[in-house]
Parts: sequence; C-alpha cells; structure tokens
Amino acid sequence: MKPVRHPDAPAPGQLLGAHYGECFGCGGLQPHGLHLQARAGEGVSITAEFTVQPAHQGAPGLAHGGVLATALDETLGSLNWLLRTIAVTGRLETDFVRPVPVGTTLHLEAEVTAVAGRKIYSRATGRVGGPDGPVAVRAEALFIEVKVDHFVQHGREEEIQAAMNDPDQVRRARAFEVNP
Ligand SMILES: CCCCCCCCCC(=O)SCCNC(=O)CCNC(=O)[C@H](O)C(C)(C)COP(=O)(O)OP(=O)(O)OC[C@H]1O[C@@H](n2cnc3c(N)ncnc32)[C@H](O)[C@@H]1OP(=O)(O)O
Repeated sequence: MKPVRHPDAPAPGQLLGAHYGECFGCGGLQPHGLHLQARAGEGVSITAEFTVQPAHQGAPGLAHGGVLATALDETLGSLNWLLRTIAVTGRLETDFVRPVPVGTTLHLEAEVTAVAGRKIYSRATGRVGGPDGPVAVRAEALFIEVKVDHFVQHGREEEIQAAMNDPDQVRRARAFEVNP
C-alpha cells in the first residue's frame, strides 16, 4: 500500500530533534555519537545531515562503514515521525558507493516506499558535497511496527526506568502509540 503521511506529522522543513538523548544516531548526550539532525520533508520523506568526526574512522581519515550504515538507519528510522508509528529496523541493505573522508557532511534523504500491515519499506541515499552532490551511500530497509512494550520488555532495566521517569520521553512515546 502507498504510505500515508499522518495528519499530525511535523510540517515540512521542521527539525525533528532527538527521539532519545542517549541515542548513538541522534542523541545530544553521546559524545562520540553522530548527532544526526533530521528534518521533515514532503509526503513521507525526511532529509538529514551528519558530519563525519575523527571518532567515526574505520581506515585512516575515512568514515567507518558501520557508522555510515548507522546514519542511514537513523535517517530511515526518523520516517516513523511522519507515519506516527513505532517501528524498529528488521532489515537494512547498504551500498557503499564512494569513500567518505572525515570532515565530510553527509546529506541524507529517505522516503517510505510502501506499507503492508506491520511492514514499512523504505530507502535512503547519502550524498557528499551538498544535497545534490554525488551519491556515497544507499540503503533499502524494512522496518517492523512494534508496541512500546518491545522496549520495556527488551531494554536494560536501568535505562528503561530512567526513560519512564523522564516526562519528555514518556510524552514522545505516547504521541506515537496508536493503541496504548
Ligand atoms: C521517532 C523514532 C525514531 C527512531 C529512530 C530509530 C533509528 C534506529 C532504528 C534501529 O536501529 S532499531 C534497532 C535495531 N533493530 C532491532 O533491534 C530489531 C530486532 N528484531 C526484533 O525485535 C524482531 O525481529 C522484530 C520486531 C523486527 C520482528 O519480530 P516480530 O516477532 O514482531 O515479527 P514477525 O517475525 O512476526 O515478522 C513480522 C513480519 O515481518 C517480516 N520480517 C521480520 N523481520 C524480517 C527481516 N529481518 N527480513 C524480512 N522480513 C522480516 C516477517 O517475515 C513477517 O512478515 P509477514 O507478516 O509477511 O509474515
């Protein structure tokens, strides 16, 4: 089925902010995290930016492939904001098209291509040198819709308790819950 933008989705151009402060992809509390910043796009799409730091190296002066996959995963995950669905990555297929040096800003865009029951199909690209620059990475993903229980059940007690005691975190989770 064609994806449908939720009526309460953030407006195009709106910065989304971190879904969790400790998230390695987008959180502000992770010193070596990606600090990826995502923005709502038109339809069910997202744009995001991430600048490769020295802590993200694999080979000398080059981004680690796993870090680039993280940037793609995080951008694709941000599409949840537009569907207002809680979903986790089930499958992530990545093409590394060109090496990405430290200091480079990766310009990412992602869109949902189809939704079938709990399955959300999406794809993303990351470009260098600007939003219209050459493609450096590409991904196709399958996210699976889950309930908040997924995190409560599987997350470490310490962090789950801390999240539950944080009113902002609880508010964010509630906004996404379709059938609480
Ligand atoms: C606003 C919020 C922003 C959030 C940003 C987050 C960005 C980061 C996102 C992540 O990195 S999430 C963390 C990484 N992912 C995980 O930890 C997920 C671990 N895996 C699981 O917990 C379970 O495998 C999962 C919830 C994904 C699926 O288990 P379920 O038991 O709920 O589902 P089930 O196995 O019944 O599968 C449901 C459907 O999905 C299909 N499916 C599940 N996993 C699949 C897979 N890997 N490949 C292909 N198909 C898959 C499955 O075949 C089936 O299709 P059908 O409905 O057609 O039968």
